[in-house]
Amino acid sequence: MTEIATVKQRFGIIGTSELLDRALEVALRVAPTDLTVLVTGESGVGKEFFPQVIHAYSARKHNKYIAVNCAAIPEGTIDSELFGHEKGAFTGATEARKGYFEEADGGTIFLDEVAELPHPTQARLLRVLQTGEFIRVGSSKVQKTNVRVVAATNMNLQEAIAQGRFREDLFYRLSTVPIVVPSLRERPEDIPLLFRKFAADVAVQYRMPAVTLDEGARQMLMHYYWRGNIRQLKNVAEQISAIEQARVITAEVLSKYLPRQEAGAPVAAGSVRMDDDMSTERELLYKVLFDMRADINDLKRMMAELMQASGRCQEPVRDIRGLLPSAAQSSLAPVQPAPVYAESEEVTDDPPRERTKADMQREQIIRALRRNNGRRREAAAELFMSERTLYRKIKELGIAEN
Ligand SMILES: Nc1ncnc2c1ncn2[C@@H]1O[C@H](COP(=O)(O)OP(=O)(O)OP(=O)(O)O)[C@@H](O)[C@H]1O
Repeated sequence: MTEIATVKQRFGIIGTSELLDRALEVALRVAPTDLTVLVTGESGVGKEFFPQVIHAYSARKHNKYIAVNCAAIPEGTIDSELFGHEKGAFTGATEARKGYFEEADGGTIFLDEVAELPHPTQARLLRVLQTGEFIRVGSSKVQKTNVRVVAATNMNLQEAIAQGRFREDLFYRLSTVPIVVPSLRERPEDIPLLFRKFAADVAVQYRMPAVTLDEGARQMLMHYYWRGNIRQLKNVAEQISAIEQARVITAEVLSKYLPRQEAGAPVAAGSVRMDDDMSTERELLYKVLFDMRADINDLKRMMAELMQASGRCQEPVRDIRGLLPSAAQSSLAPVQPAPVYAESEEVTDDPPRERTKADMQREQIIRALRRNNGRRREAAAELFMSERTLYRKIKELGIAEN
């Protein structure tokens, strides 16, 4: 097996295209050095694999790897998160705290969405990249750290520089080695492979047979624009797996899941990760459907087991809700999951529509956070929303995290 094939297997990277291989090869070649790497590419192309590969194949692999989503940290706290603070540095700083650059001494920091860094933080970052020096917020003591930085962005940094939003000197310092991750359009041969992988993952997770594509659907999938790249493809594969009863998908069925494209123009795709509330709500509905399906399968299995155990196959089990996990209980009353929300919105006795949706969102977010031990990044990915949207929702819905 080639080294690239080993990397793909180890990290679960799917694809055989030359452009992907080339990008991975650069990552492998640069890994043993301490050079700063800038990973660029459209949203959803899989940039996050690259810093992980670089760290794993470097001499720093036994030291810390810290991934920071610069867009998810509020502007007011980002300096303190990255560089630490002294006790009393600001209101609420009851204790001194190490920042990620101190924590990751000897290791690697991945700065995702680096274009989102505010100007003062850009200056601090430039300093640590040039000299290894940093100062905790509220301190005057210069400290040293030895951290390798890999940064990523889906923004056009040249544009950001032209608009005065990003420092040019920082751009050059960051992009010592640039890695460009190809869009899905540039590697159509990988599309069916990726679809198959995501459909198989859903099948395992929700205990159902995997969906497959007929030739027409396969062609349609390969010629689609995929504005949201692999994230969008994954999303579509999951939606189809959850919603469609038939396991062989035709082009006609598939087209329902692919937002219309105007000739030649990249259009806003409906199932891409989006930050507007409408899409978030729809994604949450899909998620509810998934959970219900899994719950119903559990329910069926438990009923069969109960009947077998009691030996009274004729007698229906009257109320087994108490035996079910809470997720299953909530989906037990509406046995037909899909129309439940639509119907309940029409019934005047039910809580008002907005409240029902907010409750549902709340529950989904809490579940996702729980499933991911409070890790927002993973929870956000599971909920098909950006970390920033999740952060906003947590605040809006008053969800307490611990
Ligand atoms: N080659 C691949 N094989 C399997 N899964 C992939 C591959 N590339 C990306 N993915 C999956 O697609 C999703 C999006 O990838 P990722 O978060 O790395 O995108 P990104 O380029 O960092 O996007 P953004 O710029 O929006 O943060 C993730 O769930 C990731 O696991």
